[in-house]
Amino acid sequence: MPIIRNLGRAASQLLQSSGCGCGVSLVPVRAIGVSPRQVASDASFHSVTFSESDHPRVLITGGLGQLGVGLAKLLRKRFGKNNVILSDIRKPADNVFYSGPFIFADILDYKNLREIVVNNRITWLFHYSALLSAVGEANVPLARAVNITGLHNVLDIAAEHNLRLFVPSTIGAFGPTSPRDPTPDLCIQRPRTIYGVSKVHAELMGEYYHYRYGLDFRCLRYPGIISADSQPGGGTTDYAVQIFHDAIKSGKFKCYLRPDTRLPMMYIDDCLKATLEVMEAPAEALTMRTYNINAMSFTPEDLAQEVQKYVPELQVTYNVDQVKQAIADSWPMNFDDSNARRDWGWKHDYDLPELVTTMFSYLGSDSRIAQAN
Ligand SMILES: NC(=O)C1=CN([C@@H]2O[C@H](COP(=O)(O)OP(=O)(O)OC[C@H]3O[C@@H](n4cnc5c(N)ncnc54)[C@H](O)[C@@H]3O)[C@@H](O)[C@H]2O)C=CC1
Ligand SMILES: CC(=O)[C@H](N)C(=O)O
Repeated sequence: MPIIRNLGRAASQLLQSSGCGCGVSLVPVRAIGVSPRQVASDASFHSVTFSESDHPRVLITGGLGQLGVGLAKLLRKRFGKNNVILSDIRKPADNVFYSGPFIFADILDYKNLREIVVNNRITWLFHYSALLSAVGEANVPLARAVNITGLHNVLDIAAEHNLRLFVPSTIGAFGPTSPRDPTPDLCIQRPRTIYGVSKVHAELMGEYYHYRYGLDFRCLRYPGIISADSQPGGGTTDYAVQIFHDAIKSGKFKCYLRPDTRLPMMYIDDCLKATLEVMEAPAEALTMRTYNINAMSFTPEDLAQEVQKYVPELQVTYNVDQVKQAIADSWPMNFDDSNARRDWGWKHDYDLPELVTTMFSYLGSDSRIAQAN
């Protein structure tokens, strides 16, 4: 297939080019009973010996989505394979299951979650479970349960067991009355989606638990994240991943947003790097507990033009989805992340050209492998 051959060549050419710091006063404790349920006793990670002062013991919730597997890979490189437990309510693919500890964890099951934290001596928790913007609008009761009730469970367990807690927020935590170009850290936040409302709630609850109970809560507002080896889970920014797959597969892409819809975006490696960096930042460096992070900002038209440098035959048509368009029109066009850059040295590596080169380098070689088999 000529498209794929060109991709590999073009891509390789372009490629050359702790401390909490806050005394815990009172911890919100729910009715605590003895939990009879045990984590599988033959799980390999129970037998691991490690020095607690060396490495955190990490749990990732909602880890089988677009971002969790990549995060686990990064954290395992840093802290050791067996110190990072991936969890979700879905069944992991073989390669994920055999790459390190995996466990079932439903964040709506408070006792089960607490038991996992205790039995595995968890010290850091990355809370990734969520329903994203588009799927959240399609099922508001479930989004409310997972994104709000689930968060309450996680917050209480984190406070009770003195965990360092990371909860991602999003550009979706802003709304039509927020300044959109650029959007600063502190401004009006009146989102119009259940996803956005739940994320503002998460930011405020996490900060409240920090000041009230000394919880070491850390939060980054992510832009739309673009990745090659994982699929997005039902957001408004998903088009920016799909265009690469469709360009390679069929040379045709139908976009559900208007060509001029500008949104902040980021390559997954930058997103995960920022997540680790903010978790490792000394508490005294953090003047805030919730930071915007930014890398690039583009429209579907900008992205299509960049993709067409690799796939000149790509045909892009627009068939606007009113729900997703209304969401995108209420979100930031550009993100001001100067506080993150100042406080803990945030710096992105990927702008639009590097992002597109990297995506095609990854997907192009993948397609060639698939073809050869
Ligand atoms: N991917 C993106 O562009 C962005 C993501 N974020 C945030 O980052 C986090 C991770 O995002 P993605 O990986 O893209 O999400 P995703 O939608 O791909 O994955 C979410 C995961 O949560 C799991 N989940 C659902 N209900 C659950 C429950 N009751 N208990 C445990 N797990 C449950 C799902 O099975 C799924 O694997 C989310 O909190 C999201 O809001 C923020 C901004 C941008
Ligand atoms: C930006 C996000 O939070 C997510 N990708 C979505 O589009 O819902």
